[in-house]
Amino acid sequence: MENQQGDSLIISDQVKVNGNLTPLTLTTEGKLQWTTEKGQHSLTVEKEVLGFTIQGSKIIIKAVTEKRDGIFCSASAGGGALARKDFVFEPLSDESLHLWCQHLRDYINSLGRPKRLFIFVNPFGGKKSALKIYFDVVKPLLEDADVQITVQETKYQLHAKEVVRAMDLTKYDGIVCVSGDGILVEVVNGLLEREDWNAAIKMPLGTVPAGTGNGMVKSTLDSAGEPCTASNAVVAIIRGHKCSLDVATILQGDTKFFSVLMFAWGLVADIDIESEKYRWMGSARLDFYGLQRMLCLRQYSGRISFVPAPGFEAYGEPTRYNGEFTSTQSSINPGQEQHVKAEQYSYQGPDVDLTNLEWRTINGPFISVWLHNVPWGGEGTMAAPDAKFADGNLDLILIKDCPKLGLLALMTNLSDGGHVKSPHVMYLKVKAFILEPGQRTKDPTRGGIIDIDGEVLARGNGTYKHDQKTLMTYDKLQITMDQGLATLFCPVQQ
Ligand SMILES: Nc1ncnc2c1ncn2[C@@H]1O[C@H](COP(=O)(O)OP(=O)(O)OP(=O)(O)O)[C@@H](O)[C@H]1O
Repeated sequence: MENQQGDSLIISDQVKVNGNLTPLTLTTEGKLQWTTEKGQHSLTVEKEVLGFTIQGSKIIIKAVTEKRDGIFCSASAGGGALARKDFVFEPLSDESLHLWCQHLRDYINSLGRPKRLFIFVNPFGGKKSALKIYFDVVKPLLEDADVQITVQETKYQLHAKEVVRAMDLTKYDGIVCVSGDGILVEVVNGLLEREDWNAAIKMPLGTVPAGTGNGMVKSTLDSAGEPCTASNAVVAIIRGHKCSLDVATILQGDTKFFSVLMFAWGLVADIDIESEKYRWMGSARLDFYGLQRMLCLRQYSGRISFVPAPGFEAYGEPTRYNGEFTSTQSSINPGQEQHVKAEQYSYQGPDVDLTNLEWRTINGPFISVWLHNVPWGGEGTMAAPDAKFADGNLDLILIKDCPKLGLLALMTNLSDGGHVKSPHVMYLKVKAFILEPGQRTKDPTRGGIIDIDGEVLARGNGTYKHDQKTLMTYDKLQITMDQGLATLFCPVQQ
């Protein structure tokens, strides 16, 4: 049997809607269609239906619709913020009710959606609103979709990483972070520090924006033309589409860190980290302190080396590989054996012979060195407009020299990615990267800050909070890429 559009029907029957009889159909394309006095209606199950419940003789379809200027419209077109909406149908017999439930359940089950999610909520991220977002938005949507939830509030820094390292991953179909990018990065590092990292890192990951920096979720939603709202992020997770994500390994001696978002040294790192002293200003702190930094502009001596992606070979001068080899064995004290053994089985970074690649180099001074894995660094910062999730490259945004006014204009273009067109910016893609960070040119007693995914990776002498311990030292480090190693929930199949 077919409907008027020629789609085959799974089930078609008379039901009551608001007490009126109407034919209700479910097609093999997943369209649920009915008519009321207001005209023809339809829901695309894949995009708009989260689940359903039964109340007496009624089926309540739990759906989402787009809310634009306070008006509800179909969510299948895309582009608007999503809101929950129920649709009530009353089949005319128990047999019909039973058949409808069976067909709807079978159709939803065929979509491969996650059924069990582990959720981190960071009550301290951003405006400290993650718990409210969880209870107001995340939980109701996941309950509508009949997803089993296990929730863990993060209690301290690196708590999420600790939990992920020890978690039984067979119990979950995905890990969700109601937080900023910081918790997502902890989760990635936790997965890669496991002995079973190879399988563990395939666990689909999602974020619901609740931090200061929500660059990853902004990047995934924006790639599908969707706004960066908590409800859109949760619905994307419920729909269960996935995409691959490059993972960068930062290596210095025996110390490793895995990054999925960005790496900064110079202007961007200084603004990001030093503006923390103005945290009370909210996100305005970045603009306020950014202006201050541009007026008293710093330049840093140093050197970068990189393997350009195809098409970007003209940047810099040829050089030989001068980086760090991945550590395998180092001297082990007897007491350290257990720890080292576990470390040896964890992910060691991509297996590439860096010595045989065509390296290029650029000498300082530099104003800003910024590497990006995905387009958005935060909800208002399109740092790398050409960045792709899984191309095996990092986008390098480099400023060596620039007049202050030019820099101001350039920073105001960050919201739409226009800054990369400036003649003062070099914008290229690299496959591997080495940073040799130096001192400020006008004050060689002071170094800079190395920022990884919004956290301090290393601090030079005389920098903001330079007495605080950091994972790495302010010295040479290397970055290599593993193409598509991690998996993200994303709004559309990629
Ligand atoms: N209970 C807690 N108390 C203090 N810090 C925490 C807690 N839970 C997690 N953290 C830390 O909070 C940091 C920020 O996490 P999150 O990803 O939510 O937000 P962000 O946008 O990256 O950062 P922020 O909003 O702090 O600028 C992470 O480094 C994490 O380790």
